[in-house]
Amino acid sequence: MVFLNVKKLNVEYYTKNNSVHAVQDISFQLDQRDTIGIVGESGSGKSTLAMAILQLIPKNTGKVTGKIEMKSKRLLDLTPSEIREVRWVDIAAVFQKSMNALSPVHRVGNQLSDIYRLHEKNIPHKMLKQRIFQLLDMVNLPSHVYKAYPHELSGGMMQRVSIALGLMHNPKLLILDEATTALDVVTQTQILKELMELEEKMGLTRIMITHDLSIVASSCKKVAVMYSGQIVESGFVKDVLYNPLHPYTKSLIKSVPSLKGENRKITAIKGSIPDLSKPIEGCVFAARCPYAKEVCFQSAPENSELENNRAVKCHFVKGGEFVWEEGKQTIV
Ligand SMILES: Nc1ncnc2c1ncn2[C@@H]1O[C@H](COP(=O)(O)OP(=O)(O)OP(=O)(O)O)[C@@H](O)[C@H]1O
Repeated sequence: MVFLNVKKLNVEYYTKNNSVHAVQDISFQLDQRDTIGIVGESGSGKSTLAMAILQLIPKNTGKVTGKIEMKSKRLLDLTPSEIREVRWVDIAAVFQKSMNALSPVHRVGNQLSDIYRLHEKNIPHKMLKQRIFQLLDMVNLPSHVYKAYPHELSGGMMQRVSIALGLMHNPKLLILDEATTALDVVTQTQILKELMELEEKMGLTRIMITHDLSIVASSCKKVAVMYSGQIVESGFVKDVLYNPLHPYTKSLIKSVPSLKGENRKITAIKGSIPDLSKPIEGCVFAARCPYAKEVCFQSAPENSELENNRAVKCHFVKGGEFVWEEGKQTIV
């Protein structure tokens, strides 16, 4: 059964003189316990997508249209108080700066308790204390963290506190937006490993927003590659990241050290993301694409659905292959 169904989602931010179309016609589905990485360059709309799912885009900042369904709940139709109920309890998020959200002058345990009470006011003090210790233990933090002040903890410990906060009310969906980016690789790997173990136990579904392909390769089952507000390629990690079809996915992979560990040249993607306040006629990646032909500037490609839940938005992807130039040519 489909757990999360995002259909034709659009987000437009209002700016002084025009609007920025940050998320354009995005559709994807997740089953329960799925893990999906949303990757793409800065400005591709990853965080906007997360904010839209969390209903965190204020009405005076932008317009969100389309459908976001979680089980039978239509999230975009909920009232503000219903949305507050959904957040933390159904969907929780951990952001890169979550670790800065705690007050520096109050002990960690007291702050976690106060936040817990926002959703479960009447929990007896003793039970609440037990729950906070249990949460600290779940994210591998020692019990003395309860009495510590935020400045006494390392970055990794603080990010573990943020994850504990996210898991507080046993959410079904956890969204991590660059949540481990600021940490060193060793701490990051440890936290991801622990998170995957917790997911297994709790039956969690995870959306991982990151610009780091190696995080997705090591911790997600599925991936969606975003460019200029659109998902240009999506599918299982083993297909998309190890056998990319879209030229943008290929360029993105070539711009980072090899995921397979082999020695190869790293190539930066020339040019920059287009101005999202102006409509784009053809393919969003055409201006930077090394394979672009006239058709790419004239019409937007269809989203071709391939085998294995894979979809690619490129004029040259036909029948599961990248076919370019005369005859049949596959460029990997
Ligand atoms: N509040 C806002 N008002 C206007 N435009 C915005 C607002 N927030 C984001 N944008 C624009 O929307 C587009 C997508 O931004 P978003 O932050 O979602 O991208 P991102 O892929 O998450 O980037 P990053 O990795 O840098 O966080 C960008 O062009 C950005 O400038």
